[in-house]
Amino acid sequence: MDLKETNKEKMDAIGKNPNFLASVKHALDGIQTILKEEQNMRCHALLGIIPLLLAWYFQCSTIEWIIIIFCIFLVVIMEFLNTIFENVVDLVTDFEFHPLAKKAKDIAAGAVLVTALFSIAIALIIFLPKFITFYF
Ligand SMILES: Nc1ncnc2c1ncn2[C@@H]1O[C@H](COP(=O)(O)OP(=O)(O)OP(=O)(O)O)[C@@H](O)[C@H]1O
Repeated sequence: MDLKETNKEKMDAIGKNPNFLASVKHALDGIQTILKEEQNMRCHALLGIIPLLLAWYFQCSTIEWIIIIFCIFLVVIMEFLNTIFENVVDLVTDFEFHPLAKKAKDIAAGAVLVTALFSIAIALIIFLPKFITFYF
């Protein structure tokens, strides 16, 4: 039996999504898992509410709303990618220490941090002038 046939047999054993609805269900399971298992994701999701409330309070323009929502999604998506990397690294290393595993995880975490700092900078650009005009 060649490698291709062996791989096909393994894939058959895992099974493929029979239809679109099954794919959506698995995607929703993924979202549920990350919210349940990743404290950072819950933290980002909660913090994301603050700029939305501020945007509502200061009656932001449509373009400002779009930029704010885009920044929130960017951080959330980076957290998804970070979690994927962490899981794949744990799968490959089987939780054994490896300098490359540390490098990969630290870089993935760095990507989340850079995105979060970028979003904070955008929030300051949008909200700081509004705060100043509103309160002073
Ligand atoms: N297999 C490994 N080999 C070497 N270092 C590792 C390994 N796994 C994790 N580390 C180090 O430990 C840190 C914490 O790893 P862990 O998997 O707990 O991430 P985490 O705390 O869930 O990260 P995050 O806060 O980004 O969600 C990593 O950032 C990395 O520096």
